[in-house]
Amino acid sequence: MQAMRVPTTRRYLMCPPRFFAVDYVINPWMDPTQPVSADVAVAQWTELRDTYRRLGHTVEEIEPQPGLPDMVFAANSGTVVDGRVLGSRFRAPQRAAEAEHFRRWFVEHGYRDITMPEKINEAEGDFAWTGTLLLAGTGFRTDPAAHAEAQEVLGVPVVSLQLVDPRYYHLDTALFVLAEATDTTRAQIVYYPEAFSAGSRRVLERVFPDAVLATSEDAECFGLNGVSDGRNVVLPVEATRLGELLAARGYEPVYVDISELRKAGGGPKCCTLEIRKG
Ligand SMILES: CN(C)C(=N)NCCC[C@H](N)C(=O)O
Repeated sequence: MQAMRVPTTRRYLMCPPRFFAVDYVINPWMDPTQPVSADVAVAQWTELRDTYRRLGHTVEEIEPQPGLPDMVFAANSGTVVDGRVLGSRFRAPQRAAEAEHFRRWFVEHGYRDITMPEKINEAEGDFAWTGTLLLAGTGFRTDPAAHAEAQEVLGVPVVSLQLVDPRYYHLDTALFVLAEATDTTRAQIVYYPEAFSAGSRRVLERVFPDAVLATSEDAECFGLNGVSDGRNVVLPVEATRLGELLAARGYEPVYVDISELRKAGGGPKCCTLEIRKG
């Protein structure tokens, strides 16, 4: 019999892409010669925000800043577990200033336990919370030493995973958590195995023997950049194969068009920083 999937309400922080552009190249998806529209990006982002609200989630907004075209990708600017905030430190100088804007937002909104990392740390781009473990990607952006730093700051066990395909340069392009659980073995995840080293694949198979395995078709349309509340799974509109697979497991796919944001190498999850208050 199909498991009953139970959603839990979430709190997200998002940044409207009013200054969105593709002016530089820091991942293989970015091509500054292609036309990009900030208006289209704002319309798609607004639909994503409203989708979360329709699903009953709280969305807070941070003010975008001129000269920071990637600031829409809020997931790269903080990892929050039990109300503890670990900020970010970007690898690319073009994004470095985003970290301070987000730090200030947390201060101004009453968060007292905020740590800015010493190591390169692109936050939820490379960190995924399962309810008991912090899965942590490295290989392209986040420094492996940031994994130990996150464990120390957040006080949660970290499992390091090695990414090997430059198209899937952040963990959140290759894996996401479908359902958190307080029992490690019960958390549900979906991932694209080819994005990981052989050793990391063995780790994932061992810890998550029931994981949903995605294909290259799912990964190429940023299907692994989904956002799940335990039942509703927000996916790019092209990710129908993955959506059907998840529906057969009792999840509810909810599709959004993020094609404009994909030109900068981002999808729904990249736009969505989850605030876990604890
Ligand atoms: C889904 N991903 C990878 C994210 N978590 N963030 C998108 C960042 C895009 C930005 N141009 C960059 O390359 O940093």
